[in-house]
Amino acid sequence: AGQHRLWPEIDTLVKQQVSMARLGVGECGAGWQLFAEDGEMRMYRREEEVDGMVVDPLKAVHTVKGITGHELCHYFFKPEYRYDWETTLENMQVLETISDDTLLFFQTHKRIWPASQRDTLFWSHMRRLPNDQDRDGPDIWAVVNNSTDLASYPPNTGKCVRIFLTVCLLCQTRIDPPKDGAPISRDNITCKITYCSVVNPGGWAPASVLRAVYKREYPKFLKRFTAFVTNKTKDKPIMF
Ligand SMILES: CCCCCc1ccc(-c2ccc(S(=O)(=O)CCO)cc2)cc1/C=C\c1ccccn1
Repeated sequence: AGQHRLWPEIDTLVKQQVSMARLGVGECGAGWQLFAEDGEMRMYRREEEVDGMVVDPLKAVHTVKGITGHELCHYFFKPEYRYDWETTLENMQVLETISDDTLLFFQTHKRIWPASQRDTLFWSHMRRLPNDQDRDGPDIWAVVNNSTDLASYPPNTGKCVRIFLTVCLLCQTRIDPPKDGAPISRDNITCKITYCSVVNPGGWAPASVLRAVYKREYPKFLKRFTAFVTNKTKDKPIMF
């Protein structure tokens, strides 16, 4: 996988995003405000603007029983499942299969009134990471999505405004083996999820609209996505 033109950028960004995601909310800079809570899910955002546009970084943490980090990243990364959980998706194309763990996506999202419709062009990379803190602890899996350019898909030429995003889904599986030495079942596994995203909406969109969209859509997205994976995996062998 070393030879692809994007490889250096991917490798650098994945390492940077993973180390950021592993920091607790308290550690990675002040100013995180809790804006949504639902059971184990906590969603934080920082209010930031770039050139007068809202680019609020978002950080969500969640704990889900019965699925592994590998499973969560698998269903997040693979294109064939995306329409099942990404409700704001209008169209998705895989423009390039860079390698078996790296894809190039072009997506148009449904228009959110009163802003104009958005599209996004990003590479997506899935990776298992050694758990350097806890040697015999379970591995960590991550998917990083990052906007990129492609000469054949110039931004803002059609009906959509191009958005620019960096997203990191980081998952760590905890296994509590049964006392009686029985084989590990889904009752013995828990997945700790950290989802970080920074979205630059591209063209202008009212700050109030953007913040309302994120406040409404992100909790919905994480709940729907984790419920989808739980349902998809419940009768399947555990993918560690
Ligand atoms: C005026 C509205 C501008 C914002 C529109 C928008 C921007 C970005 C994105 C988005 C969010 C997550 C990803 S991903 O994590 O990579 C998964 C693959 O699809 C990619 C794109 C969506 C949406 C539109 C709605 C919206 C906003 C949050 C959450 C969910 N939907």
